Amino acid sequence: MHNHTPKPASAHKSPPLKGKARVPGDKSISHRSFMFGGLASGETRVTGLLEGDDVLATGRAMQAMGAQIRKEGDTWIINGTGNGCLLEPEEPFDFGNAGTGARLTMGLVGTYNMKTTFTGDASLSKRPMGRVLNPLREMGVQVEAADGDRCPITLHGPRTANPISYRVPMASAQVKSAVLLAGLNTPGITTVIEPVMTRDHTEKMLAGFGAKIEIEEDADGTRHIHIHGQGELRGQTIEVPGDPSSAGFPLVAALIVPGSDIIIENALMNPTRTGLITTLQEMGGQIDIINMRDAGGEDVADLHVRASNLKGVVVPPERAPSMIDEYPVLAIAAAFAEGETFMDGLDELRVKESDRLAAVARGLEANGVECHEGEMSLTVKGSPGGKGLGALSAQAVVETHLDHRIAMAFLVMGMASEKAVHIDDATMIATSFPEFMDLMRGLGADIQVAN
Ligand SMILES: O=C(O)C1=C[C@@H](OP(=O)(O)O)[C@@H](O)[C@H](O)C1
Ligand SMILES: C=C(OP(=O)(O)O)C(=O)O
Repeated sequence: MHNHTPKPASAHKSPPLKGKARVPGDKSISHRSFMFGGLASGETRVTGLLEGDDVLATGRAMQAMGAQIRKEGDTWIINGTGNGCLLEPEEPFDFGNAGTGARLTMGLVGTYNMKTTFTGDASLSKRPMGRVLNPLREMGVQVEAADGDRCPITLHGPRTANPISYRVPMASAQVKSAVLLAGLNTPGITTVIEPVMTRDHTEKMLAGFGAKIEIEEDADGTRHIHIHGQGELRGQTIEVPGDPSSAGFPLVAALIVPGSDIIIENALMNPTRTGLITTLQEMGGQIDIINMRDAGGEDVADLHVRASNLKGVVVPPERAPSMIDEYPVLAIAAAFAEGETFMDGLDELRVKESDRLAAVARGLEANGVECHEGEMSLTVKGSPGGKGLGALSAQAVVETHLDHRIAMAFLVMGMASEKAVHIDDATMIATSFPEFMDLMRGLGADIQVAN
């Protein structure tokens, strides 16, 4: 996968999108299902797991540390080691393209008195890991890392880790989670202070597995999360809801392709993940949230989406954590809206699989969209109906920089723009949404991938 041959792809103006689609399982919950199931004692059964490359890499890492994982029919069955009982892996971990897998596993294993090495692809090797390594160092972990705390990274855990109280300096569920997971194998209470709430899957799922975890919230919304170390975790039954970040692609496609009318089934509606829906509704998007129900402690719903005349909005910076992975596809919606859309508070976009702020701005420019890339903001001027949009020349190919969300967002753009949109590589889509092409074509999208 690391030296893969790129597969260029193009999307063309498509007929109205129609029908029902079920997006694959949530990536965040799927990673955590393998991790916590692999750690807990007894059996964990998981249905709806995302079988994307990122999540499968996490499964292999847990197997390398003693977890038993197998699949029977649609159910993944995991027999974990028991908390505190992970084994030293014989080989370096290869996390491929996955920031979540690498960072959460660093936390999970860092406090074990053993040696672990983390590697990944060219994208992962550029991403900052100091944000996770710094709290681990405070807990007693010794780190060997390439310049600037990038992968490959080797961790040497202490004999006994030191519980800390750590204030997360940026809005990051990965950093919060890494420290909480490190606390699982640390005596006493480890505390994470989270000034801005991010996705809360780690807290919710750890409580479900029987960890002793307490959360206090200050008047200003700052959360203090306390995890009691060295407790027992017990296997669970998990039903993974559909990924709202993946749902964003058919959702925006149906809003911008004229005449579309689709239903997206089983999307996770956890309030820490619904910022895109809120924003698109403010833009005038016709999105009805139907059949809201509880699935294993999480809200899920179906989304009825109809093509809409969108208008530009100001997206407040405090909304960023609840839609952090959705800005690329929101920028595409903005390209079809009347007027300007201003998105702010986007500094974290610079350290994703690519510098997403720059990648989106370059891709929009290559396809005739007027936009302005600020230090941590993006302004997009829309062209209702997609008039004049699409590849400006035969050379206008969107560079995806090993980033699945850039690839999918620009394919969505091509479904509604006047001219086709071309991307340089569709391979990375398999990290989070292997069914993307089939699902979109099933709704009527005209996408072509080079052989
Ligand atoms: O905890 C998680 O599962 C994730 C947290 C977010 O990353 P950050 O913590 O870096 O914001 C998000 O972008 C990523 O796709 C998944
Ligand atoms: C940022 C993402 O994932 P990760 O950090 O796990 O690579 C994403 O899926 O958009």
